[in-house]
Amino acid sequence: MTVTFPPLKNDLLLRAARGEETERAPVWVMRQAGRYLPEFREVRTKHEFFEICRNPPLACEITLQPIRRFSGLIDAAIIFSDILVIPQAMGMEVQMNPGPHFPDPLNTPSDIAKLKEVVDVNQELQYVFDALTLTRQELKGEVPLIGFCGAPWTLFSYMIEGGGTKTFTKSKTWLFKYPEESKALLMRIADVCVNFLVGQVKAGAQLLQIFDSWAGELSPHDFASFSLPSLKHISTAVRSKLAAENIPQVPMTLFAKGADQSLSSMAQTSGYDVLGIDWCIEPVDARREVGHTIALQGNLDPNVLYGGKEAIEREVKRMCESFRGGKPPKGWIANLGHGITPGVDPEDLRWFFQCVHKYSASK
Ligand SMILES: Cc1c2[nH]c(c1CCC(=O)O)Cc1[nH]c(c(CCC(=O)O)c1C)Cc1[nH]c(c(CCC(=O)O)c1C)Cc1[nH]c(c(C)c1CCC(=O)O)C2
Repeated sequence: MTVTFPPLKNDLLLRAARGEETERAPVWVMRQAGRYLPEFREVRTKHEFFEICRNPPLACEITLQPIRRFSGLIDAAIIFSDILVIPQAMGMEVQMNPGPHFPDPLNTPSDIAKLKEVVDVNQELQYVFDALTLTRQELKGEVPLIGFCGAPWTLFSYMIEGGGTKTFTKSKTWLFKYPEESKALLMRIADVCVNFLVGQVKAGAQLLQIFDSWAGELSPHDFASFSLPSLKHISTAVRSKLAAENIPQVPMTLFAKGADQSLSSMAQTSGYDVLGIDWCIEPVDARREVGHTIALQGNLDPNVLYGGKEAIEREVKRMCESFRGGKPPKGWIANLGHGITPGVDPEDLRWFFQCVHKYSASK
């Protein structure tokens, strides 16, 4: 049975993702439904993090919080969930206290036997699909809905490190000591990502973003050997599965944080429609690296939001000039270069949106 959804009233994001010129840049921010919002913190006093992820009405409510608060200023919703639902679906326990913690991480390749042999995403992650379908209905076509997942390398490092890390010693030990087992595990994670992403499109996601938050921890050579093949597999397999089931394609965004050195190879070979960039590269340089056949997303340093209204306006103006070069915006989705952080005043984020509207407009 195909579900029908309300018609979309704001397609700026989808047009920019397809590389088209837009009257102004569409804008949203990573982690826009999160702890900087008092209405989010209020829900969190009553519910655990993963409890919210698994409860479609609550996940929907939180997804809509920034859409309501910034109505008319924000051009996309991103479903409230987490990248770590995939390790959970593969059979690992993940706690959030307050950062992610895996009580029983993968120490050596023999631990791979602890993972579920077959992962049925419809069984394990149906709650995400239900949250997407409900949210797409509740959005009433106001803005498109983004689905997402973590990239294999980023998930692999969490599953092995057992949580956050500054050194990546354990996950890199795997890459260099057990390269073949590592590649096999990365591809196994990628296969779960593929089925999860296809399921998200069927459930109502209108654009998919893959978060490779730890891409920048790898040398360009190791990114090409270990991360990129699994990312390519995801873009290729998602598209072919959607085509095989006669489901319309959706744009796909790859955010490989810190992988600026690999931008041109990602543009040429990754198979994504949009590349996310962080603030460590100037937009004009990123555009030169990737050419004109792919869209870009980014890239204000999230910490600029702590600098007050004057700094925000100045830096947004600079970002817009660097992306546009005096022309109308084309193939550019404005965003931060990483997620918004808990201490930001929501009114400063509103000002960021207003400045993007003002300085990205073609005139
Ligand atoms: C690495 C990563 C994670 N999760 C995610 C990433 C990739 C993006 C990135 O690099 O920031 C992705 C993510 N996590 C969350 C979303 C929701 C959608 C959105 O608004 O962007 C998305 C897209 C909610 C969340 N995920 C988490 C929170 C805060 C937890 C809380 O409510 O206590 C939220 C709102 C928890 C989480 N989840 C994760 C960490 C490291 C943490 C704790 C520290 C932190 O918040 O930065 C793993």
